[in-house]
Amino acid sequence: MAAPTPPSAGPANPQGAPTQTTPPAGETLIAVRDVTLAFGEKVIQRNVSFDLKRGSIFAVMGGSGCGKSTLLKSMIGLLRPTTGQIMVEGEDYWAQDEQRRTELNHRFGVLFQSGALWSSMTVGENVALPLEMFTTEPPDVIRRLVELKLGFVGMEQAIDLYPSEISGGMRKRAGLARAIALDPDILFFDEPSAGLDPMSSARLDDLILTLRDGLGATIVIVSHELPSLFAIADDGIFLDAVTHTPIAHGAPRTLRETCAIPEVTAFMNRLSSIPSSGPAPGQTPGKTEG
Ligand SMILES: Nc1ncnc2c1ncn2[C@@H]1O[C@H](COP(=O)(O)OP(=O)(O)OP(=O)(O)O)[C@@H](O)[C@H]1O
Repeated sequence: MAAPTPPSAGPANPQGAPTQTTPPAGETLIAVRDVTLAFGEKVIQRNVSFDLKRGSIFAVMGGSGCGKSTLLKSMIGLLRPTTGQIMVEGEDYWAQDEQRRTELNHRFGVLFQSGALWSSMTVGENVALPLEMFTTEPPDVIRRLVELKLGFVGMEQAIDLYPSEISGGMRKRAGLARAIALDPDILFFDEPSAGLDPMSSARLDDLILTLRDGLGATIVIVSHELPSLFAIADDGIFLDAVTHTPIAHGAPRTLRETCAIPEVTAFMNRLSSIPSSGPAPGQTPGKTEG
């Protein structure tokens, strides 16, 4: 687990260097380096740098509209950063040609908020789709793999049902089965718990932990679900919508307990407004400029 923020690393500074707790030890799988994300003239985030360590569960946090999904898109090949690099095991993702990027994409599994299943296809057909598109396995092997993936998420009984015939939580789990169809080693989750009841949400947390602990996946998760983040994430970054920069870096539970930046304190403790002063437990006061 990450160590507490040192007292000297209080507020975000004008240069945009975030408060940083010690990240988990281990090998860097993806290095995000000084990335700026913009739509035309509109800068969403700049100076985004962090290391995604192999085997970690990394949370992308921040208020609505700060750019969490945009950052995720830049990491999965859907949005080219305006500047900066996203290095996948030392390889500059966005400097590669399309063919190489497609190869790298096969290492990524993505679960979008809704599950993003094709409504005209059964659950089984949805999970089979990436296997049919990107492997040469015969139909009987694909069927077996689909059963295995659905079994992993506890959905084997829904293989012949359509998305409209299953609940939101089941659609998420089916989406997860599809995301892991090609055995990716890096999984990206965009608001996986949104709309789920607390038990379904906890069950999804367990699945995410199993993917990490049992299958060795590395996981990036965009979420507002604080109980989930405190339970499963061991590193993360907090994006600020005002300064358009990351203002804190560390495990969500560590940031909750030790971060003195008012915006982060408010978010992590579900406060209705940003505290004007006062330190977080064990910290000197910090003030975020912006
Ligand atoms: N294609 C686009 N063109 C222009 N602006 C965009 C585009 N996509 C997103 N944005 C803007 O980028 C900003 C960040 O959006 P994003 O969806 O990444 O935020 P978020 O932190 O994921 O928000 P939320 O928590 O509400 O889902 C928003 O102001 C949004 O309007």
